[in-house]
Amino acid sequence: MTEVFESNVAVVGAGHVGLTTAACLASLGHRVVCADVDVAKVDGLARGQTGIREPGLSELVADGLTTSRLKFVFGAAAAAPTADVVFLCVPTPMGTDGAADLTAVEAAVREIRGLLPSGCVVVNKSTVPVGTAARTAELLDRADVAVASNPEFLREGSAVEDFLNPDRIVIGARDPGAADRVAALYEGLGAPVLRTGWASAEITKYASNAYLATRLSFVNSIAELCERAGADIGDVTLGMGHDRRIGTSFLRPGPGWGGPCLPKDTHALLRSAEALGGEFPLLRAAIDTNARQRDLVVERVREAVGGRFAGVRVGLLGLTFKAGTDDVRDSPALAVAARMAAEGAELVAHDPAVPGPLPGALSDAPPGDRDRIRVVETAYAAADGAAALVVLTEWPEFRDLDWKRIAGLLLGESVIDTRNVLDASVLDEAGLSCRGVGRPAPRDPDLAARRPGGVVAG
Ligand SMILES: NC(=O)C1=CN([C@@H]2O[C@H](COP(=O)(O)OP(=O)(O)OC[C@H]3O[C@@H](n4cnc5c(N)ncnc54)[C@H](O)[C@@H]3O)[C@@H](O)[C@H]2O)C=CC1
Ligand SMILES: O=C(O)[C@H]1O[C@H](OP(=O)(O)OP(=O)(O)OC[C@H]2O[C@@H](n3ccc(=O)[nH]c3=O)[C@H](O)[C@@H]2O)[C@H](O)[C@@H](O)[C@@H]1O
Repeated sequence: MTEVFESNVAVVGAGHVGLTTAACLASLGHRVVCADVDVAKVDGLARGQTGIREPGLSELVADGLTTSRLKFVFGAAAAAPTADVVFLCVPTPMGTDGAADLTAVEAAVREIRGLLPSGCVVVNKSTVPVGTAARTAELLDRADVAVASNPEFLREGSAVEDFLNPDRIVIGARDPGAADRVAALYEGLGAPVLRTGWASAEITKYASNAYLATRLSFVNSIAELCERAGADIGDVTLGMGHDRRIGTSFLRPGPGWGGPCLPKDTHALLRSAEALGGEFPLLRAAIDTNARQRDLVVERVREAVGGRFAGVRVGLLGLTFKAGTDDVRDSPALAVAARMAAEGAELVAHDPAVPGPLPGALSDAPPGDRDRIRVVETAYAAADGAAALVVLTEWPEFRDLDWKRIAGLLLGESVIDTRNVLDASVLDEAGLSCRGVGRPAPRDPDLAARRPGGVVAG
């Protein structure tokens, strides 16, 4: 790493992105004040409690507090007056019409506009639709304060690693001096810095997430075709991934993509396209394919439990939207669970990152069915007395469970592995029938010939 020119940075919002940004910039040598409106969160952070599961984050926060390079304050107004650069990292959830709801961004801008020192740069790091940098400049109404767009591409579960080793840093600005000041913050990382206009930076973020989502819907459709044709998606994606133009990442089929960002960002991009007088039928198809993928999982479970869910106990392994995080926001697992609960299934779920009850977790289910899920401490308790067991998140530890013990606990013999994380031959030996995704059905004549290690990196 090269020598870093120290700046005074304010970060507004201490969530996944804001806290990671604040802790990592402090670790790079900057003086960072991180603000949030959640008093309990600010108090906890000031004592070094991050409240989220991100490898390396607690350590960076602890270091920042010890060196006094990192401080936590209540409210953006307390962070703004001393800042050279202000990062806005507040939520941009999906509004009722599918567009991004910019209430938090606009509230933060209104709160700080009169307090910012002359020469400061306000940076949108939240994922915001094209046109938001222009709107931010209009709201600020300060000729002496610049606006930049610097979207964030980190993933949950590897936020610190991704922030400190980015594939690229995109900085959209009108004023080259402002772009320089933002770029200087990252100098220690040695990552490529791409300078663009406001609109290009904003679209780059949505285009990246929408491309990833579309790629997954494509893979899930190929997986369905593989099942119908008796092919193996692991072999197919391995063959595709060896083409360097395609690459091996982000080709794992599953129960549909989810999480706090891909679903909201795909809808928001669709709305942006429409608001600008265009259309985006490919993206619409990717979103529809994703809803269908969740339905396909429900149908597979229905088939395994004899055609109806009413009064039937189903065990679930995994509730988070992917492995490596404790985040259940817009989790495909919960979407699938809500559909089954709405038809009267009794759900017993285990997730290594979800220790206790999840009030409101099945908000997609009708009000009377939202309590039809019980979270238990072990996979064995989830399997106990269940007609079928469904793996919905790819936690690697599920592979090493005692499958003979599970066979003794389950009422039926069906295990549905929507993530292809289990070893079907181990389950077969335990007397269980393991149904993966995009693979030949169990006991298919092709089974013996399948999977010479054909799993690609995710
Ligand atoms: N979670 C992720 O992996 C990624 C998220 N993003 C984007 O970053 C933005 C933030 O997302 P997350 O960090 O996940 O959200 P989050 O929900 O984890 O955290 C947002 C934080 O902002 C605080 N907040 C809200 N209004 C505020 C205000 N006026 N002043 C100060 N604090 C305020 C909230 O209390 C909360 O702590 C979103 O636009 C999201 O799309 C971008 C890349 C990755
Ligand atoms: O804007 C954001 O918030 C972030 O959204 C995603 O990151 P994240 O939501 O953490 O999750 P991903 O790792 O992208 O996974 C998203 C969903 O796709 C699924 N997935 C992912 C990869 C794969 O091969 N197969 C698959 O089904 C995951 O299980 C999960 O449900 C992007 O990968 C980040 O680059 C981006 O910054």
